[in-house]
Amino acid sequence: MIGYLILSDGTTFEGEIEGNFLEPCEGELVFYTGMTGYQEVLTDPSYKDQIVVFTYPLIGNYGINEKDFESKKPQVKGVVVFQATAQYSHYLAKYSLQQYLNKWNIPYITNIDTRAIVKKIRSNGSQIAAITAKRRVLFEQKLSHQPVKEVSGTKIETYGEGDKHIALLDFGFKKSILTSLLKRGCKVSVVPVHSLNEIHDLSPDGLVLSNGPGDPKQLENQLPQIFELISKYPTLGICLGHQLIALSLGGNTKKLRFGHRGANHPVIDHKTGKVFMTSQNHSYVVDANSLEPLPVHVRFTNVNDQSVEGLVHEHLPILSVQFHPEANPGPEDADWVFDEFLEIYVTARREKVYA
Ligand SMILES: NC(=O)CC[C@H](N)C(=O)O
Repeated sequence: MIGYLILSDGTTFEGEIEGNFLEPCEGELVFYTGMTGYQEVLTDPSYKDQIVVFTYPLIGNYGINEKDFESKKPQVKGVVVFQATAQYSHYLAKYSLQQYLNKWNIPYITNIDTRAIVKKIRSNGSQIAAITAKRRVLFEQKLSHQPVKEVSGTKIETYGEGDKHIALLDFGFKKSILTSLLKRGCKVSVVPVHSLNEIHDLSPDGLVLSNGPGDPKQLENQLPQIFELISKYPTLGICLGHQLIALSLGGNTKKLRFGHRGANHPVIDHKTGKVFMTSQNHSYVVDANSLEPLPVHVRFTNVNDQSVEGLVHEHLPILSVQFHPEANPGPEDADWVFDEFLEIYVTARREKVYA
Protein backbone atom coordinates (compact mmCIF):
# COMPACT_ATOMS: atom_id res chain seq x y z
CA MET A 1 0.00 0.00 0.00
CA ILE A 2 1.01 3.63 -0.35
CA GLY A 3 3.18 4.94 2.47
CA TYR A 4 5.22 8.03 3.21
CA LEU A 5 8.57 9.12 4.47
CA ILE A 6 7.93 12.44 6.18
CA LEU A 7 10.83 14.62 7.30
CA SER A 8 10.43 16.83 10.34
CA ASP A 9 10.61 19.93 8.10
CA GLY A 10 7.47 18.66 6.36
CA THR A 11 9.07 17.32 3.16
CA THR A 12 7.15 14.22 2.12
CA PHE A 13 8.22 11.38 -0.16
CA GLU A 14 5.77 8.74 -1.37
CA GLY A 15 6.58 5.05 -1.60
CA GLU A 16 5.22 1.62 -0.74
CA ILE A 17 4.95 0.05 2.69
CA GLU A 18 3.74 -3.28 3.96
CA GLY A 19 2.20 -4.40 7.21
CA ASN A 20 0.55 -2.71 10.13
CA PHE A 21 1.42 0.97 10.42
CA LEU A 22 -0.83 2.27 13.16
CA GLU A 23 2.20 3.80 14.85
CA PRO A 24 4.56 5.83 12.66
CA CYS A 25 8.19 4.83 13.01
CA GLU A 26 10.33 7.82 13.92
CA GLY A 27 14.13 8.11 13.82
CA GLU A 28 17.11 10.13 12.64
CA LEU A 29 17.35 9.83 8.86
CA VAL A 30 20.84 8.88 7.62
CA PHE A 31 22.17 7.42 4.39
CA TYR A 32 24.60 4.59 3.63
CA THR A 33 26.40 4.63 0.29
CA GLY A 34 27.93 1.13 0.06
CA MET A 35 26.67 -1.16 -2.71
CA THR A 36 26.75 -4.19 -0.41
CA GLY A 37 26.85 -4.83 3.34
CA TYR A 38 23.18 -4.24 4.19
CA GLN A 39 23.12 -7.13 6.67
CA GLU A 40 26.02 -5.69 8.66
CA VAL A 41 24.53 -2.19 8.55
CA LEU A 42 21.13 -3.35 9.82
CA THR A 43 22.69 -5.13 12.80
CA ASP A 44 25.45 -2.63 13.74
CA PRO A 45 24.44 -1.19 17.16
CA SER A 46 25.81 2.22 16.10
CA TYR A 47 22.70 2.55 13.90
CA LYS A 48 20.36 2.23 16.89
CA ASP A 49 17.25 4.41 16.45
CA GLN A 50 18.21 5.56 12.96
CA ILE A 51 16.26 5.21 9.73
CA VAL A 52 18.75 4.19 7.05
CA VAL A 53 18.41 5.15 3.39
CA PHE A 54 20.38 2.81 1.13
CA THR A 55 21.61 4.85 -1.83
CA TYR A 56 22.40 1.80 -3.97
CA PRO A 57 19.10 1.16 -5.78
CA LEU A 58 18.91 -2.63 -5.52
CA ILE A 59 19.26 -4.10 -2.05
CA GLY A 60 18.75 -7.71 -0.94
CA ASN A 61 20.01 -9.71 -3.90
CA TYR A 62 22.31 -11.96 -1.83
CA GLY A 63 19.77 -12.38 0.99
CA ILE A 64 20.51 -12.60 4.70
CA ASN A 65 22.73 -15.32 6.19
CA GLU A 66 23.41 -16.54 9.73
CA LYS A 67 27.07 -15.52 9.71
CA ASP A 68 27.35 -11.82 8.94
CA PHE A 69 25.31 -10.35 11.78
CA GLU A 70 27.14 -7.66 13.76
CA SER A 71 24.81 -8.15 16.74
CA LYS A 72 21.90 -10.42 17.62
CA LYS A 73 19.12 -8.38 16.00
CA PRO A 74 18.49 -5.49 13.63
CA GLN A 75 19.24 -2.21 15.40
CA VAL A 76 17.90 0.26 12.85
CA LYS A 77 14.54 1.92 13.41
CA GLY A 78 13.49 1.74 9.76
CA VAL A 79 14.75 1.12 6.25
CA VAL A 80 14.38 3.10 3.02
CA VAL A 81 15.35 1.42 -0.27
CA PHE A 82 14.41 1.91 -3.88
CA GLN A 83 14.08 -1.79 -4.65
CA ALA A 84 14.20 -4.47 -1.96
CA THR A 85 14.31 -7.65 -3.98
CA ALA A 86 12.56 -10.76 -2.74
CA GLN A 87 14.68 -12.90 -5.06
CA TYR A 88 18.09 -13.67 -3.65
CA SER A 89 20.95 -15.96 -4.43
CA HIS A 90 23.87 -16.83 -2.17
CA TYR A 91 25.10 -20.18 -0.88
CA LEU A 92 24.78 -19.06 2.76
CA ALA A 93 21.50 -17.12 2.45
CA LYS A 94 18.64 -18.16 4.71
CA TYR A 95 16.07 -15.37 4.29
CA SER A 96 15.19 -12.53 1.98
CA LEU A 97 15.74 -9.00 3.23
CA GLN A 98 11.95 -8.51 3.63
CA GLN A 99 11.50 -11.80 5.50
CA TYR A 100 14.19 -10.70 7.94
CA LEU A 101 12.77 -7.20 8.44
CA ASN A 102 9.23 -8.57 8.84
CA LYS A 103 10.42 -11.13 11.38
CA TRP A 104 11.73 -8.30 13.58
CA ASN A 105 8.92 -5.82 12.78
CA ILE A 106 11.29 -3.28 11.27
CA PRO A 107 9.30 -0.90 9.04
CA TYR A 108 10.59 -0.32 5.52
CA ILE A 109 9.52 1.76 2.58
CA THR A 110 10.35 0.95 -1.04
CA ASN A 111 9.77 2.39 -4.52
CA ILE A 112 10.74 5.77 -3.20
CA ASP A 113 13.09 8.35 -4.70
CA THR A 114 16.17 7.62 -2.60
CA ARG A 115 18.31 9.98 -4.68
CA ALA A 116 16.04 12.95 -3.93
CA ILE A 117 15.97 12.04 -0.21
CA VAL A 118 19.76 11.95 -0.02
CA LYS A 119 20.10 15.26 -1.89
CA LYS A 120 17.75 16.78 0.65
CA ILE A 121 19.78 15.46 3.62
CA ARG A 122 23.03 16.51 1.97
CA SER A 123 21.95 20.10 1.56
CA ASN A 124 19.80 20.57 4.68
CA GLY A 125 21.55 18.23 7.10
CA SER A 126 20.28 15.09 8.83
CA GLN A 127 16.91 15.36 10.54
CA ILE A 128 14.22 13.30 12.23
CA ALA A 129 11.85 11.52 9.86
CA ALA A 130 8.98 9.05 10.03
CA ILE A 131 7.86 6.11 7.90
CA THR A 132 4.09 6.13 8.06
CA ALA A 133 0.84 5.17 6.32
CA LYS A 134 -0.65 8.61 6.96
CA ARG A 135 0.00 11.75 4.98
CA ARG A 136 0.65 13.77 8.14
CA VAL A 137 2.46 12.92 11.30
CA LEU A 138 2.90 14.65 14.62
CA PHE A 139 6.51 14.11 15.60
CA GLU A 140 6.86 12.86 19.12
CA GLN A 141 10.66 13.28 19.26
CA LYS A 142 10.86 10.62 21.95
CA LEU A 143 14.31 9.52 20.84
CA SER A 144 16.58 8.17 23.51
CA HIS A 145 19.51 10.30 24.62
CA GLN A 146 21.13 7.28 26.21
CA PRO A 147 21.26 4.70 23.33
CA VAL A 148 24.63 3.34 24.49
CA LYS A 149 23.10 2.01 27.71
CA GLU A 150 20.42 0.26 25.64
CA VAL A 151 22.88 -1.63 23.45
CA SER A 152 25.71 -2.34 25.92
CA GLY A 153 25.75 -5.84 27.46
CA THR A 154 24.62 -6.88 30.92
CA LYS A 155 27.66 -8.70 32.28
CA ILE A 156 31.37 -9.20 31.56
CA GLU A 157 31.89 -12.04 29.09
CA THR A 158 35.28 -13.52 28.18
CA TYR A 159 36.18 -15.12 24.85
CA GLY A 160 39.34 -16.82 23.52
CA GLU A 161 42.44 -18.02 25.31
CA GLY A 162 45.25 -15.96 23.83
CA ASP A 163 48.15 -14.62 25.85
CA LYS A 164 47.22 -10.94 25.37
CA HIS A 165 44.19 -10.08 27.44
CA ILE A 166 42.17 -7.20 25.98
CA ALA A 167 39.22 -5.52 27.71
CA LEU A 168 36.75 -4.49 25.02
CA LEU A 169 34.70 -1.63 26.46
CA ASP A 170 31.21 -2.29 25.14
CA PHE A 171 29.42 0.87 24.05
CA GLY A 172 27.46 -1.28 21.54
CA PHE A 173 30.33 -3.23 20.00
CA LYS A 174 30.27 -4.80 16.55
CA LYS A 175 30.99 -8.52 16.53
CA SER A 176 33.77 -7.93 13.98
CA ILE A 177 35.83 -5.97 16.51
CA LEU A 178 35.72 -8.98 18.81
CA THR A 179 36.57 -11.41 16.00
CA SER A 180 39.41 -9.15 14.75
CA LEU A 181 40.99 -9.46 18.22
CA LEU A 182 40.30 -13.20 18.61
CA LYS A 183 41.76 -13.89 15.17
CA ARG A 184 44.98 -12.26 16.35
CA GLY A 185 45.25 -14.59 19.31
CA CYS A 186 43.83 -12.38 22.07
CA LYS A 187 41.74 -13.31 25.04
CA VAL A 188 38.96 -10.71 25.10
CA SER A 189 36.76 -9.64 28.00
CA VAL A 190 33.77 -7.64 26.81
CA VAL A 191 32.95 -5.12 29.55
CA PRO A 192 29.52 -3.42 29.66
CA VAL A 193 29.42 0.33 30.18
CA HIS A 194 28.07 -0.05 33.73
CA SER A 195 31.01 -2.30 34.70
CA LEU A 196 33.94 -0.06 33.75
CA ASN A 197 35.02 0.03 37.41
CA GLU A 198 35.68 -3.74 37.26
CA ILE A 199 38.35 -3.43 34.56
CA HIS A 200 41.27 -3.15 37.00
CA ASP A 201 40.31 -6.56 38.48
CA LEU A 202 40.80 -8.10 35.03
CA SER A 203 44.40 -6.75 34.79
CA PRO A 204 44.13 -6.43 31.01
CA ASP A 205 47.14 -5.90 28.75
CA GLY A 206 45.21 -3.33 26.75
CA LEU A 207 41.83 -1.70 26.16
CA VAL A 208 39.73 -1.37 23.03
CA LEU A 209 36.97 1.24 23.25
CA SER A 210 34.21 0.15 20.90
CA ASN A 211 31.92 1.87 18.44
CA GLY A 212 28.42 2.81 19.59
CA PRO A 213 25.30 4.86 18.87
CA GLY A 214 24.42 8.50 19.43
CA ASP A 215 26.25 11.57 20.66
CA PRO A 216 29.49 10.75 22.54
CA LYS A 217 28.56 13.47 25.06
CA GLN A 218 25.77 11.22 26.38
CA LEU A 219 28.62 9.51 28.30
CA GLU A 220 29.83 12.72 29.91
CA ASN A 221 29.58 11.20 33.41
CA GLN A 222 31.89 8.33 32.43
CA LEU A 223 34.65 10.58 31.04
CA PRO A 224 36.75 10.84 34.24
CA GLN A 225 36.67 7.04 34.54
CA ILE A 226 37.61 6.64 30.87
CA PHE A 227 40.49 9.13 31.35
CA GLU A 228 41.77 7.14 34.29
CA LEU A 229 41.60 3.86 32.34
CA ILE A 230 43.27 5.10 29.17
CA SER A 231 46.02 6.74 31.22
CA LYS A 232 46.85 3.34 32.69
CA TYR A 233 46.52 0.82 29.83
CA PRO A 234 47.52 0.76 26.14
CA THR A 235 44.37 1.82 24.34
CA LEU A 236 42.79 1.61 20.90
CA GLY A 237 39.59 3.61 20.29
CA ILE A 238 37.28 2.88 17.37
CA CYS A 239 34.67 5.41 16.19
CA LEU A 240 32.63 6.29 19.33
CA GLY A 241 35.62 4.95 21.32
CA HIS A 242 37.90 7.43 19.52
CA GLN A 243 35.47 10.29 20.23
CA LEU A 244 35.34 9.34 23.93
CA ILE A 245 39.13 9.31 24.13
CA ALA A 246 39.27 12.84 22.69
CA LEU A 247 36.56 14.07 25.06
CA SER A 248 38.16 12.47 28.10
CA LEU A 249 41.49 14.14 27.28
CA GLY A 250 39.74 17.53 27.20
CA GLY A 251 38.97 17.80 23.47
CA ASN A 252 35.60 18.47 21.90
CA THR A 253 33.30 16.78 19.36
CA LYS A 254 30.78 18.29 16.95
CA LYS A 255 28.07 16.97 14.65
CA LEU A 256 28.63 16.77 10.89
CA ARG A 257 25.87 18.16 8.65
CA PHE A 258 25.25 14.63 7.34
CA GLY A 259 27.54 11.84 8.57
CA HIS A 260 29.96 9.54 6.79
CA ARG A 261 28.33 6.18 6.11
CA GLY A 262 29.77 3.97 3.43
CA ALA A 263 32.57 1.72 2.31
CA ASN A 264 34.88 4.03 0.34
CA HIS A 265 35.96 6.92 2.54
CA PRO A 266 39.59 7.84 1.78
CA VAL A 267 41.83 8.50 4.78
CA ILE A 268 45.48 9.64 4.82
CA ASP A 269 47.94 8.32 7.39
CA HIS A 270 50.30 11.23 8.06
CA LYS A 271 52.91 8.83 9.42
CA THR A 272 53.38 7.05 6.10
CA GLY A 273 51.79 9.50 3.66
CA LYS A 274 49.60 6.66 2.38
CA VAL A 275 45.91 6.98 1.55
CA PHE A 276 43.63 3.97 2.08
CA MET A 277 39.91 3.26 1.78
CA THR A 278 37.88 2.86 4.94
CA SER A 279 34.48 1.75 6.12
CA GLN A 280 32.70 4.48 8.08
CA ASN A 281 29.52 5.07 10.03
CA HIS A 282 29.39 8.22 12.11
CA SER A 283 27.64 11.58 12.58
CA TYR A 284 30.03 13.17 15.06
CA VAL A 285 33.70 14.10 14.67
CA VAL A 286 36.48 15.28 16.92
CA ASP A 287 36.95 19.05 16.53
CA ALA A 288 40.55 19.56 15.35
CA ASN A 289 40.76 23.04 16.92
CA SER A 290 39.96 21.65 20.35
CA LEU A 291 43.07 19.43 20.20
CA GLU A 292 45.64 22.19 19.94
CA PRO A 293 46.41 22.51 23.67
CA LEU A 294 46.37 18.72 24.20
CA PRO A 295 49.28 16.24 24.16
CA VAL A 296 47.90 14.44 21.09
CA HIS A 297 48.43 14.77 17.37
CA VAL A 298 46.20 14.00 14.44
CA ARG A 299 47.60 10.94 12.70
CA PHE A 300 44.74 10.35 10.23
CA THR A 301 42.69 12.84 8.18
CA ASN A 302 39.68 12.36 5.91
CA VAL A 303 40.76 13.20 2.37
CA ASN A 304 37.26 14.36 1.32
CA ASP A 305 36.49 16.89 4.04
CA GLN A 306 39.72 17.12 6.10
CA SER A 307 37.95 15.99 9.28
CA VAL A 308 39.90 14.24 12.04
CA GLU A 309 40.13 10.46 11.44
CA GLY A 310 42.44 9.41 14.25
CA LEU A 311 44.82 10.42 16.99
CA VAL A 312 47.95 9.33 18.78
CA HIS A 313 48.93 10.47 22.23
CA GLU A 314 52.35 12.06 22.54
CA HIS A 315 53.55 10.06 25.54
CA LEU A 316 50.90 7.47 26.41
CA PRO A 317 50.25 4.33 24.29
CA ILE A 318 46.91 5.56 22.92
CA LEU A 319 45.81 5.21 19.30
CA SER A 320 42.33 6.05 18.04
CA VAL A 321 40.52 5.87 14.72
CA GLN A 322 37.24 7.35 13.55
CA PHE A 323 36.96 4.77 10.75
CA HIS A 324 36.33 1.02 11.13
CA PRO A 325 39.48 -1.14 10.88
CA GLU A 326 37.27 -4.21 11.45
CA ALA A 327 35.45 -3.42 8.14
CA ASN A 328 32.22 -5.45 7.87
CA PRO A 329 30.91 -3.96 5.76
CA GLY A 330 33.59 -2.49 3.58
CA PRO A 331 37.25 -2.81 2.72
CA GLU A 332 39.79 -4.50 4.99
CA ASP A 333 42.57 -2.11 3.98
CA ALA A 334 42.84 -0.74 7.53
CA ASP A 335 42.97 -4.02 9.47
CA TRP A 336 46.68 -3.41 10.15
CA VAL A 337 45.51 -0.95 12.83
CA PHE A 338 44.80 -3.98 15.06
CA ASP A 339 48.26 -5.41 14.30
CA GLU A 340 49.96 -2.12 15.09
CA PHE A 341 48.01 -1.76 18.32
CA LEU A 342 48.75 -5.31 19.49
CA GLU A 343 52.33 -5.57 18.26
CA ILE A 344 53.58 -2.10 19.13
CA TYR A 345 51.33 -0.56 21.77
CA VAL A 346 50.39 -3.62 23.83
CA THR A 347 53.69 -5.47 23.39
CA ALA A 348 55.79 -2.40 24.14
CA ARG A 349 53.83 -1.85 27.31
CA ARG A 350 54.57 -5.42 28.37
CA GLU A 351 58.24 -4.80 27.75
CA LYS A 352 57.90 -1.78 30.01
CA VAL A 353 58.86 0.70 27.32
CA TYR A 354 55.99 2.85 28.53
CA ALA A 355 56.30 2.00 32.22
N1 LIG B 1 30.09 3.89 14.58
C1 LIG B 1 30.18 4.65 15.65
O1 LIG B 1 30.77 4.29 16.66
C2 LIG B 1 29.44 5.96 15.62
C3 LIG B 1 29.85 6.94 16.68
C4 LIG B 1 28.81 8.01 16.95
N2 LIG B 1 27.57 7.42 17.37
C5 LIG B 1 28.61 8.89 15.75
O2 LIG B 1 27.60 8.80 15.10
O3 LIG B 1 29.47 9.68 15.42
